[in-house]
Amino acid sequence: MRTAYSVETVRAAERRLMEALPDGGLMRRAAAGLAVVCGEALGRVYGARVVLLVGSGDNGGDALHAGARLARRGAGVTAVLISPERAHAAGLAALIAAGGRTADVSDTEVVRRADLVVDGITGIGGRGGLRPEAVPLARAAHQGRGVVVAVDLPSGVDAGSGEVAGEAVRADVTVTFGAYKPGLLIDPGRGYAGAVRLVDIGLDLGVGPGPEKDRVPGHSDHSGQAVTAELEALQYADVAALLPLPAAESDKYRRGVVGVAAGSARYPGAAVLAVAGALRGGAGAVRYSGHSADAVIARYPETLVSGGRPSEAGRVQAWVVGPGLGNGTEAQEALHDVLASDVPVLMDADALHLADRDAVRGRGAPTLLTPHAGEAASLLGSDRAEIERERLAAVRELASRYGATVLLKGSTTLIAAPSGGPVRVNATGTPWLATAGAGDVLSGLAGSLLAAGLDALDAGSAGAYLHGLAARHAADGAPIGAHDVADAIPVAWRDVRAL
Ligand SMILES: NC(=O)C1=CN([C@@H]2O[C@H](COP(=O)(O)OP(=O)(O)OC[C@H]3O[C@@H](n4cnc5c(N)ncnc54)[C@H](O)[C@@H]3O)[C@@H](O)[C@H]2O)[C@@H](O)CC1
Ligand SMILES: [K+]
Repeated sequence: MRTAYSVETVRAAERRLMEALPDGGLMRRAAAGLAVVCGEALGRVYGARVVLLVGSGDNGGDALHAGARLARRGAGVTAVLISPERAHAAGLAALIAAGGRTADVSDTEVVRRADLVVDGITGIGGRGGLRPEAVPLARAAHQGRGVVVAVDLPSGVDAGSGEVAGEAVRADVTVTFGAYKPGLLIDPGRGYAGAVRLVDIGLDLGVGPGPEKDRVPGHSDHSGQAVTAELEALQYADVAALLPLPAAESDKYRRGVVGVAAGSARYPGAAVLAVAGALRGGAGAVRYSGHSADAVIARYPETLVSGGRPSEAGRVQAWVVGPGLGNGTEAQEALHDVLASDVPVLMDADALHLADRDAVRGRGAPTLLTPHAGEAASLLGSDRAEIERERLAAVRELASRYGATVLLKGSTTLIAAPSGGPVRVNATGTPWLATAGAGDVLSGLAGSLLAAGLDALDAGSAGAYLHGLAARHAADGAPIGAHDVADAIPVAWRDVRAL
């Protein structure tokens, strides 16, 4: 499990550690780790041209101290000071003592010519995007020939949310200290960070180093307060541990039956794709209820189909409702039946348009909503661009308003539980996944995991992980259709289990 902590949590841990260390000790640790990564990025430090973009806080201090280390190893180091009078004094003194020099903020040419640009404009203290005087430097770093290494996070990216207001530094590598910050794992910020390297500076966030301990939210820090991660990103081993496996005594009913209420005369394909996902998600059988039974059975003869209402379809352990359902009376009746059931329900697409908030909130069994940004915007009464900018806040707000687990689809998919706690982030997706019907496959897949017994947060996050990985396997650099994603789910499953 990869975890990210809020800026407040990181700052509190830094304060505790700083009290135990000599003055400036923590920054020296950070700078030493940063210099090592810079050296690796350069290959040969001696004779390299290094430019530091230095803001007015400790982020600039890290850059200056690392620059001093590189200068002592023979690099030619130039610091572009954005506010010379407010530059970190000890860091600047160390750089000058090591033979470094300074340049004016207008000198974009020196940035363009550098072999390595170190972005120390702002870190976790940055607010409101890059200031105008820093924008030409960020552009020059991007257009220039050198490798761009961001200190702690790319300047212009909001550490807590990943929001980018205006422009931000585009890094090849980000060296982050002590803990991942949410903005490094959530788009759009994630897209600016490049490869993220975590440098251990000895921060104690109140959680143990092992993945098992990381899993348990609400550990105590030394002040006795609970420390909860903001974000969790499942890794291969975490997903492998969640995947339901049949035991010797399993029969199809014990493995779980997933019901799919989807499709309509107009959109039979959505039903076929949801069933395609459901068949590969770990449930022992798929029951289909709706008006696309012929299309479903033609493609997947193993499906148990019925043309009546979901309440007449027979027992299931979870329902998937919505893809291609339409919005007529029959769609409303199907949704009503499913929501009235006492099993977990995954709602997607048309079910989200038809959803009545009180009906969802009033359910006794868990509900998982799977909107994309546009659907999330209509559920929240905001606009799509706002959701895209503030994905973390949006997914939390939706989960709390609907009393449901919410999976917000996107290039980084986020999954939030109604009870709060860490939000799961999934980054296995690929731009090739932006194809019609891919969401229908995900709804079937995650619904099948629900039927197999995973809770809504695990079903959503393991489903998103497998779905993204399946798309990568299927695409392999070429366009794909949603049915290709469904067909590749077993490959992703084997990949996760390292079979
Ligand atoms: N606190 C610590 O002990 C440690 C902090 N470290 C570094 O310190 C950073 C945090 O330092 P600070 O709290 O000084 O904050 P930052 O250096 O991130 O930025 C704050 C400074 O930038 C200015 N600023 C804010 N928004 C800006 C914007 N949009 N454009 C330009 N300037 C802006 C502020 O006026 C302030 O002077 C971390 O990200 C990390 O790099 C590391 O050295 C590790 C140890
Ligand atoms: K930075």
